[in-house]
Amino acid sequence: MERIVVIGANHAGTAAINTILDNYKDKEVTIFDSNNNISFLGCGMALWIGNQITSPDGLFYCSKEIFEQKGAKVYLETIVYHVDFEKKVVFATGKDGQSYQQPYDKLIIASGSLPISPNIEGTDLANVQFVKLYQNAKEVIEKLHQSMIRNVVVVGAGYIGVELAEAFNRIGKKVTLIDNMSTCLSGYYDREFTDIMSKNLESHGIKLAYEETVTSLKGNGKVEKVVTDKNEYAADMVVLGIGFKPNSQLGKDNLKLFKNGAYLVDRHQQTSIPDVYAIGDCATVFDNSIQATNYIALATNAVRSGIVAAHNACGTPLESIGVQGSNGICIWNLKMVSTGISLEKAKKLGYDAAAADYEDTQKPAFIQHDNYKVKIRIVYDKKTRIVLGAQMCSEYDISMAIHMFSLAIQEQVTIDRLKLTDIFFLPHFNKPYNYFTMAALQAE
Ligand SMILES: Cc1cc2nc3c(=O)[nH]c(=O)nc-3n(C[C@H](O)[C@H](O)[C@H](O)COP(=O)(O)OP(=O)(O)OC[C@H]3O[C@@H](n4cnc5c(N)ncnc54)[C@H](O)[C@@H]3O)c2cc1C
Ligand SMILES: NC(=O)C1=CN([C@@H]2O[C@H](COP(=O)(O)OP(=O)(O)OC[C@H]3O[C@@H](n4cnc5c(N)ncnc54)[C@H](O)[C@@H]3O)[C@@H](O)[C@H]2O)C=CC1
Repeated sequence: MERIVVIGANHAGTAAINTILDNYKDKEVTIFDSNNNISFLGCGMALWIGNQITSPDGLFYCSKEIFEQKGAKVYLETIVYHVDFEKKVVFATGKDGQSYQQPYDKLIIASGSLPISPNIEGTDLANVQFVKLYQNAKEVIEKLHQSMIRNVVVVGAGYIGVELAEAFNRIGKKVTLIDNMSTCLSGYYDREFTDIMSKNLESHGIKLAYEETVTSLKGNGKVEKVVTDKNEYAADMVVLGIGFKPNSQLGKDNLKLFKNGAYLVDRHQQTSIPDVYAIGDCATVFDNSIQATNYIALATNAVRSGIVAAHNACGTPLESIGVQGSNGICIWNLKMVSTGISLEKAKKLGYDAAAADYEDTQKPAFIQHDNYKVKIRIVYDKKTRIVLGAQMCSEYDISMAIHMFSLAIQEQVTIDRLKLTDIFFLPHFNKPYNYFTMAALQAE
């Protein structure tokens, strides 16, 4: 029986494992994960901290028992500390001291990512929190319940930072949100959009401290103050959300790496060594918006890459179709979604890019309920006319609309083709001159 070993059983690993166990009954699957739980949806963390859900129970969608019922051998709280890529053996140690030497025919590495820790004084003080694992969220919540935490400083105004700033504000904390860039969510949207999010955050009482670099965290055992190059902020808790780095410790000396240290994989998720696959946050993706290899840490990418690797490892050739980094966020009622690259990013990358913008209400004026303003931007390459990105925001749930642009980027559609794309009309939903069409028609 062919032996497949999977290292890491969170989103990427779980997708790969389920694909193998559900479709290929003739494989012997062995799973190692250093954590005591699997498939925790980090996206639920802010909802849990902000009391928008009452319990974390629904934030898990798989378990050791499910894998075991399907026939896998599962070792949780067991860390893989070495892989012999020549002899094809995985070495692991359990929390109970048990050692394992597991040979494999095919290896799938799904070791994920680690939160980036800033290289500053004070990160070891109590109440300085990372927010990645279920245990991290639990610890934050326990601390919020137990002690007098009034001032929370969130460092990093990316997706984690903005979501958590809302969550802490919802439970009555005084929140300061710091980023070294001049706006929030700068990796995903242009300023015209991020300004709307900043206004939203400020209108709920969150203090924004952009273009400030944290130089140290001060305190006496517990954190008390965040010092930046411009200011000081009182802090009973500090949350660090300044991005992820790939966790490629196990293969860094043997497998080819991307510039940020992620395992470099091909369209089959295969690494530079045959029979070794890497998936999810520890691996690269093919980014259709820039037509190049990239690193985009998202659960959606993790799941798809897991499915691709599983089929290839089991002998069914399957190529990844690439990704666009499609993403979304909802802060109070403000929904923002984007795919591909922003205009600013496109210009930085050297594209002769332009934006086609439009603003309208979702539905005709005679519809007086649930009829919100929508803002849309389509970014395109002026030379090739190909769509490079799209951004939308509204209080209306426009989230599903971004998928059309995701597909457009995947298929390298030009902005001119979008001008005449068939878009249905019904006043309950939209307008006959739909804002997609109208935005595309603005293209130079
Ligand atoms: C707060 C938060 C909110 C998020 N919200 C969203 C969202 O809304 N949408 C979205 O798409 N993405 C979101 N993400 C990102 C998403 O969670 C990650 O992209 C996703 O977890 C990647 O999955 P993964 O399985 O590749 O890696 P990971 O989740 O990092 O899992 C890696 C696994 O490998 C195990 N492991 C690592 N090394 C070893 C070893 N040596 N031995 C044994 N086991 C090992 C770890 O224990 C872990 O279980 C969010 C992340 C956070 C933190
Ligand atoms: N809604 C969603 O889809 C969510 C997705 N995620 C994903 O999880 C991953 C990690 O999320 P984040 O940590 O929020 O990363 P991120 O990349 O979204 O944001 C990091 C932020 O930190 C800032 N930053 C970097 N270094 C800094 C420093 N030294 N001081 C101050 N600010 C600094 C950056 O300017 C950026 O705004 C991302 O890939 C993200 O897309 C996370 C939460 C929700």
